[in-house]
Amino acid sequence: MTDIYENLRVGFIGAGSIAEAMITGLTRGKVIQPRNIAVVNRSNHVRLQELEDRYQLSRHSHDEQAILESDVIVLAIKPKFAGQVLQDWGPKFRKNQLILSVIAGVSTDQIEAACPQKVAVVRTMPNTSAAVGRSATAICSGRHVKEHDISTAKTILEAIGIVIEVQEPQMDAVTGLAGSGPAYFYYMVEAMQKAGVYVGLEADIARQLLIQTCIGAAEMLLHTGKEPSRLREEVTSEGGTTFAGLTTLKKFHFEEAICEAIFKATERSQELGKPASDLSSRC
Ligand SMILES: NC(=O)C1=CN([C@@H]2O[C@H](COP(=O)(O)OP(=O)(O)OC[C@H]3O[C@@H](n4cnc5c(N)ncnc54)[C@H](OP(=O)(O)O)[C@@H]3O)[C@@H](O)[C@H]2O)C=CC1
Ligand SMILES: O=C(O)[C@@H]1CCC=N1
Repeated sequence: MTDIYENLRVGFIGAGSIAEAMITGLTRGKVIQPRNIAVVNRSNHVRLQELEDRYQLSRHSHDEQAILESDVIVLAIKPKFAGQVLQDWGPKFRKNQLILSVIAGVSTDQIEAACPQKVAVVRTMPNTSAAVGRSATAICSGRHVKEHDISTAKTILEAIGIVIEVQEPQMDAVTGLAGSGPAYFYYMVEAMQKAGVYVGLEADIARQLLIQTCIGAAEMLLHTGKEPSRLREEVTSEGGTTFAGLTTLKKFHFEEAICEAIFKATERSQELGKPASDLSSRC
């Protein structure tokens, strides 16, 4: 671990929200030395300066050379830029580098195809709870990945939450479920907060109650080991308030709506990964 902290160099191509969440986890958790972190973006120099100041990165952290000398290169750009970035950078990646991609939908095959050298590619799907060290991250391996690459990938990603290994065909489902997942919860909380106001609470009080309700429910799931259905039943008295609320959710096809949302998000992730020849046509 000390060896990794002192010596491992990590370069980010893309300086957006996921890159920053990872830099936060790596520096706060003392996994990687700030001086060993490099980060570049397309054009937003103010953003790079902000990251340099906030995380005490080196003044050379935004040089192309600093990225190319990194042991691990994190691809943290939107899918629509993947084609261009891989075309520009892929030929420069070296055989002993680990490429860690967080790009939704883009497969290890597609990344490998853009790299003439046999680079190790680990595809990952974190979520934005990475910013508070609570990401649910899945990873899968490309064809040149060795055990030590997986171990390095896990060390980096465990700085931002839990890491689960899956097979690559499952990555789109992971994206639809857990990558996008926080947004579904926020949407639910938005709706509940509005409802709280509608039934007579001040927005601020509704918000406080809801945040604690979410934390409490998540902790119950984590610590009791009980199925969510059992925990739901424990809240629900026959003919009581919860029963009235849940019956209404059923009437409005709550379960079908959630299932369809995750299905559509998964399908979208599959679309983002096609066609292999034209990565630049994505949104
Ligand atoms: N946000 C999320 O919840 C999650 C996102 N992801 C995936 O992570 C990836 C990044 O998402 P996110 O951080 O939200 O995106 P952001 O839009 O916040 O950041 C994208 C970054 O990519 C940079 N960029 C664009 N083009 C280039 C280029 N040619 N060379 C170098 N850098 C470039 C941008 O630079 P500039 O500002 O200068 O244009 C920007 O810094 C996406 O593929 C997404 O699918 C995965 C899991 C969760
Ligand atoms: O919405 C998106 O495409 C990205 C991938 C998962 C979360 N955000």
